[in-house]
Amino acid sequence: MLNNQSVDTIIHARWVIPVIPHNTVYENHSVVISGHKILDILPKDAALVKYTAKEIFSLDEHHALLPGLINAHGHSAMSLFRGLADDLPLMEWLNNHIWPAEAKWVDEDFVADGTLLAITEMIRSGTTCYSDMYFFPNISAKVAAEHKMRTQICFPVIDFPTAWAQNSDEYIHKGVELFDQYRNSDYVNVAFGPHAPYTVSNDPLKQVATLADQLNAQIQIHLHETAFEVKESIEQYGVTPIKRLAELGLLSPSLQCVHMTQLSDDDITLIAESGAHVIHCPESNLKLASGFAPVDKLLNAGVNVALGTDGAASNNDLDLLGEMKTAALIGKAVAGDASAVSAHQALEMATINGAKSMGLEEKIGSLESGKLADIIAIDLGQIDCQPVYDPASHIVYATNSHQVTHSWIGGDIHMNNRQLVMIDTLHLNARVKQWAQKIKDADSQQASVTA
Ligand SMILES: CSC[C@H]1O[C@@H](n2cnc3c(O)ncnc32)[C@H](O)[C@@H]1O
Ligand SMILES: [Zn+2]
Repeated sequence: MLNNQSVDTIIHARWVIPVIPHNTVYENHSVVISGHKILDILPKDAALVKYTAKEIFSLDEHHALLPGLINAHGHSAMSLFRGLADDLPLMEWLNNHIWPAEAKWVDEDFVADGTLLAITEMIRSGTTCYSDMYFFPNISAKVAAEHKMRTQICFPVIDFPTAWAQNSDEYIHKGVELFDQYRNSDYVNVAFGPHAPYTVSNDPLKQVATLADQLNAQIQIHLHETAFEVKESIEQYGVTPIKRLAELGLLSPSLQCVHMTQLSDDDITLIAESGAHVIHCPESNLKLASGFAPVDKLLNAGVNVALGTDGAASNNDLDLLGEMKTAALIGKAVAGDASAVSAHQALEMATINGAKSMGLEEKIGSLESGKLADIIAIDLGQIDCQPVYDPASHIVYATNSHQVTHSWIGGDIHMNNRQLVMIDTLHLNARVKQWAQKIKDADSQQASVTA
């Protein structure tokens, strides 16, 4: 038909899972992209009549389209430490392995290469927006922006000196500078990242609360990760970590509480009333034997629960599809109820709830006209996931990351039929191998000195 509207991209798909409206699946629909945004979602027949596109993707036999996944907690550059120290509890892992390794290796180059390695893995497994908390956040922000990857960069605040900053004043000062630098960025949102209640003392925590409020910035913190953390806080401060944060003025809808195992009913009420968000990282919690977040209770209390992988050194991958399945399965086991944490709830945790936790729900987290075109396609045509009665259930329970075929961020294609468009993976792989060799050689030298 003549006079139809010209747009940039049309994706025809067998199924479209928009996440909002809840529990909805459209069959044989098309998503229309104009500029950076979704212009329309409509039946394929109508799309063919109404629009002409510069580029058309025909995924209408056996692909599902859904909003790009949002990884609400991680430490990207730690991908270079994947598998360095496994099968240990949190404090032994941190004190005896990870913090010494970070003191030795973490510099600008390490963060640049590790961050790109993480971004590569995330794109290949369907993530289009991720949260990062690490040293040299100026470098991780730059790498993400250069590769047009959407990110929340939580700049670190911690009481001990590192190669990035000497003391909490310097961590905060450098972080606020970064916040200013990316104030108008399309891709990078800068947030405060006080590490944990056991590594940040009261004064810097109060400063974080005041400044984040003034700047209208988000705050992310590891919280109630283990029983040991809660016990130590009661001994030292007379209250649980979450109550201490409440007393210091941090508990608000801007707070993202990562982990949240060991919660009493009082703690849950406190979180729900404050509007703070919980970032659930089930695989890291399982691997470090940290404990179980009561996800079903939190959701029933009205708390927004998003999903994160944590770093690749404690997971050991950044695969949010797998994390959804783990969250759904463990959520049922913890609640003792097979209906707890349904497939659709897990999908919401990995999409719209992640967007809400970052204050980005007007922009991303669902496929809706007017939102940014952050979209992924998953191939459900393979024999090992037949038959398909409910594609949402399949995506959570019966797919793996290799079935993610396409990815768009702000309308730009990042992965086309599993080919990465923005990243030179051959060059990256060579850099990663060099890091691994250096780290391994230093480890074996150390071992021979100790022997
Ligand atoms: C201040 S930068 C981030 C800091 O956090 C460390 N880290 C990684 N995973 C965890 C975790 O599960 N709990 C607490 N701290 C963690 C990381 O190694 C960096 O030092
Ligand atoms: Zn973490």
